[in-house]
Amino acid sequence: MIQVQDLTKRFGALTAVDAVSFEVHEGESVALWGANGAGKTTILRCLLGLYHFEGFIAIGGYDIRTHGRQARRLLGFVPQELSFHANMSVTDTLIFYARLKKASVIPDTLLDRLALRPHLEKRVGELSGGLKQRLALALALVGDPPLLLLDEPTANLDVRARDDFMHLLHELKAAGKTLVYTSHRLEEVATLADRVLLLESGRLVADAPPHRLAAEIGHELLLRVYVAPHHIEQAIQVLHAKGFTASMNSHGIKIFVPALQKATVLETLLHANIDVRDFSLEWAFHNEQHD
Ligand SMILES: Nc1ncnc2c1ncn2[C@@H]1O[C@H](COP(=O)(O)OP(=O)(O)OP(=O)(O)O)[C@@H](O)[C@H]1O
Repeated sequence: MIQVQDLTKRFGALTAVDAVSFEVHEGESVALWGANGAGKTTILRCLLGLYHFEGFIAIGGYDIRTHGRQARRLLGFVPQELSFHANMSVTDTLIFYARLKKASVIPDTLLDRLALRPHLEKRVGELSGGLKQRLALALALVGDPPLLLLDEPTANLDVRARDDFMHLLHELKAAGKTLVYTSHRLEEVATLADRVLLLESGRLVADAPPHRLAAEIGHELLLRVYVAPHHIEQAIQVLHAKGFTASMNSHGIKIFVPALQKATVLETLLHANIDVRDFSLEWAFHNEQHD
């Protein structure tokens, strides 16, 4: 479905993507993974045909330089945040996209599945974050393209909306869609991806199924835990008492853990009667350890 050979993208002196090659097969779900600035979004933008680049990209066998229109017809794109006209209604937005993609109808089943029907008359600007992202997914699915590209699609969602959205992606995968997405969240990578492309400073350093990747770099996980404000100090104390390095920053409590000990952290907090409201796991990149 996607062939990328020796893809290089420079911004002036900066090489944002450096001789990256990979393939994505039909029905596969592939996560682009890496620290901030690793080049994930730039790769997606190259696939979308938004940048000039060195190297070769084909989608569905179409070289995107010479057959861009045919290639783009095969894909839908879900951005991190929908930046569509806030004053337009959901219906008008859907109709606009359908015209743009020369698709005649928005299937009723799609509106039902994405639970958008009760919101059709609302203005896009009135929608909650979760609904906006579902609308973004609906727009990407207009014309029923076999390939979806998603850029951090759950980054701005709360836990519930994130779970809902991930559920939809699992359904799309089960229905045979090819998914290529960027995500910072380890659980999204581990549960949805068949393969993970790990990027570091624009270079592809690993291309493996998530379980193998986790084993390879398992000693370097960053766990972020979110508890009620009045529990923060106690949480850090009990974690220190158990020998964990835990610290607080604006993103919650940060704990660097060996992969196999992540459950111990949560159990420790549970035994201390501290409610864990949410947690996330990330690969711990060296440049993130001091933020
Ligand atoms: N339009 C641009 N002009 C100049 N430099 C850019 C541009 N877009 C990206 N970059 C740089 O290219 C590098 C890769 O950026 P990119 O957005 O692809 O990273 P990323 O892995 O998607 O990171 P993030 O998770 O923060 O979105 C970064 O150093 C970034 O500053």
